Amino acid sequence: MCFILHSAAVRQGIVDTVKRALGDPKVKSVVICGQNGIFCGGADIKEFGTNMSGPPLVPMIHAIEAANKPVVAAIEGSALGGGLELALGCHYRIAHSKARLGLPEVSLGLLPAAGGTQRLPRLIGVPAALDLITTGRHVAAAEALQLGVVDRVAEHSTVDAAVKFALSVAAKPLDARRISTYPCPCPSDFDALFEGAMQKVRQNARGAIAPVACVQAVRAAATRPYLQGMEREKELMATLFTSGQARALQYCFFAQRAVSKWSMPNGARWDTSKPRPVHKAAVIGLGTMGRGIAVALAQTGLSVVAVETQEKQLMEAKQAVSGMLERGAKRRGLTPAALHKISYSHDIQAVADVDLVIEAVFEDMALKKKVFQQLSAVCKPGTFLCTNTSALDVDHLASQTRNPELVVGMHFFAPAHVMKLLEVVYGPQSSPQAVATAMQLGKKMGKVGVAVGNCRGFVGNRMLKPYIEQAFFLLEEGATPELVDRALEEFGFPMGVFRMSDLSGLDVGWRVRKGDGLVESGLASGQPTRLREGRRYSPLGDLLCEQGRFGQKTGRGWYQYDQPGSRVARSDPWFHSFLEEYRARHGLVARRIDHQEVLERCLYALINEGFRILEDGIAAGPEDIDIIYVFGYGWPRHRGGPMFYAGMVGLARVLERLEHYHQAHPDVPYLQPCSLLRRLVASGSPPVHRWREVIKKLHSQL
Ligand SMILES: CC/C=C/CC(=O)SCCNC(=O)CCNC(=O)[C@H](O)C(C)(C)COP(=O)(O)OP(=O)(O)OC[C@H]1O[C@@H](n2cnc3c(N)ncnc32)[C@H](O)[C@@H]1OP(=O)(O)O
Repeated sequence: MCFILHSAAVRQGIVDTVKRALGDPKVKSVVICGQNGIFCGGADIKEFGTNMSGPPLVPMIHAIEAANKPVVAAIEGSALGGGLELALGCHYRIAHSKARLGLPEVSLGLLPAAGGTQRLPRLIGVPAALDLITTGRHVAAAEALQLGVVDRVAEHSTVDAAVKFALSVAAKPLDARRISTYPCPCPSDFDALFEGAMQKVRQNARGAIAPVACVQAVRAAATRPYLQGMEREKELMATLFTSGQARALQYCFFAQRAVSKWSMPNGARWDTSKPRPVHKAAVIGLGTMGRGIAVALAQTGLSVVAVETQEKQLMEAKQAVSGMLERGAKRRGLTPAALHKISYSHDIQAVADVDLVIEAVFEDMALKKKVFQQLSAVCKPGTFLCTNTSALDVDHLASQTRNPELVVGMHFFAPAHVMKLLEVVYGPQSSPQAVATAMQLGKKMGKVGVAVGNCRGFVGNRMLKPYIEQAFFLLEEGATPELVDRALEEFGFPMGVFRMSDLSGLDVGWRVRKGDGLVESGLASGQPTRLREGRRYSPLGDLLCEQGRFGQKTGRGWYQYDQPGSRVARSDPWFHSFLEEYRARHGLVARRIDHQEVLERCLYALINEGFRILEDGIAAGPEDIDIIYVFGYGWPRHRGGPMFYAGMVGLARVLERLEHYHQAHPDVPYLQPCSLLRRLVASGSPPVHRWREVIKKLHSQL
């Protein structure tokens, strides 16, 4: 019997075939396997929102477990979610050594509700089951064997091994093989265990409800008889199944896959653009970003040339990169083979024969221009030239080279060997092959690549600007960094805007604002103005920087720290009196600001810019923006990303609140609702997956 995902037809197939096999006296035992080397990836997620037809999973698994002939699961490829629950209903499990098993329902906002929360703890004990169910992590066959999830691991044909095994156990009694009849092994420190698990889950979940429900369900397995535990599992699942969080998480699952199917406004697409193989790559500039990129490249198995012109920096970088590779290999239980993949040089000529270069020098246009001119002269014909700029004009850099079609942005996020997001930035001259190659390389590096157009800040940083601006204005109007951060952290961000600013360094934005001519000199002594070119401007960040308050690295920023480099932010009385004086100097009267206003002002301003980005064609669709925010900016996944969230709040509501705030702050253009948002509301606020139609119509009319 073979199946991929258990849709209605597949479930019906299993029920019918197992029934036939059990009723046939010639059949002594049964082996369940999958098709095309995959046991089962679980339920079809697309079925969830629909009227689910076909036989339900729970009675089907019960019937298999109750069978009077041995049923063996032959697990190849994946046994995930309902697929693993089905295998747990079988009397024996044999997995191929390359198979992966797991209960990833929690990542879809659900719990394993086909008996997974009740059988797994009975089989492998409460602590291990809690780990697998609350994290949703997939385990390799070797770990599954060690945990006791599977009985055997096969190196060659799993089906052959399972058939042989099934015949060998045909006459054996099955009572001891039905997991639902096992007592749940109860640890002596039962209460402490569950309290600890709940605390850990609440801390990591940032407001997600599914992990909490998973702990509650496993607790039921440990405290109630099987059938009562199943009732509890069902009850908890009922709450999760229709929740907005489950919708958001399932949207993220598909959005993550949708962004790999990129398209450009000129019609170039992922499926018609062939990437060129990259065997050897180079990184130019070994500061923090360059080092992380070199590590990520080497870990893919590529040969890497790492160039840093300053001798001292080169020596330091060499040590740091080796350390990162060694630690990475140790964590994965491997030898650091990638160490030998990197060669270092202080001479840019060393990149002459590479297939692709990633420039990661200091964020300065003049410097980057010079590097691109050099690269264009030094590299062999056809080498792709990529820049890791976070905001600078990729087209302008391309224009410095002989072949602008080979230039794209590859915007990594710090630390580059850890963070999953990669913005691949194309300009009007970038060739589809350059985009395809950068996207493919990103995938090889384990990144989630999103192809975006070229504009100041691209997608992520462009949307961050109005968000940060609102946070500054809120301080002027009466809020504190603590209040703003608390509201955003309760929403689900790992860090609020001010704690994040202290971590990344206030000087970063200061340098950008200076470059844009926004910072007035001698602020501390004079009366800084709060308008730039007719727009409201807050000089608060500039004032702190003038005093050397750059955040964690100087021990002072929006908060205070025990010492420079320390990470624990403490409220700073100095800042509070500074803020009061500032308000008094500007005749600003502090008013009470609540969490709702913080969220509406910061998030709707960010979302509004997201609509502008869609209108400008910088992002192909809302999924691209959402994946950028979930993977690069800490947007809570269970809220689906900013554009999905706007849909959940209701586009009409977002529009109404933006109109309200723009009326109150007419000198803040970011609060002026963008025309795409108005148009979507006028078209009846279609669901997020239908926005592209409205955007396409808008573009065709321009
Ligand atoms: C009420 C009953 C509840 C039951 C509980 C469950 O079973 S919930 C579902 C639990 N299962 C999962 O969460 C598995 C999700 N899938 C994966 O982890 C991976 O897709 C995979 C199975 C490991 C395969 O990975 P691979 O990298 O090889 O492929 P893709 O991820 O790119 O997927 C290929 C296409 O298949 C689509 N898809 C995958 N899984 C599902 C699914 N469970 N339901 C619906 N569709 C699924 C995926 O979207 C890809 O589609 P494209 O159109 O090609 O983009």
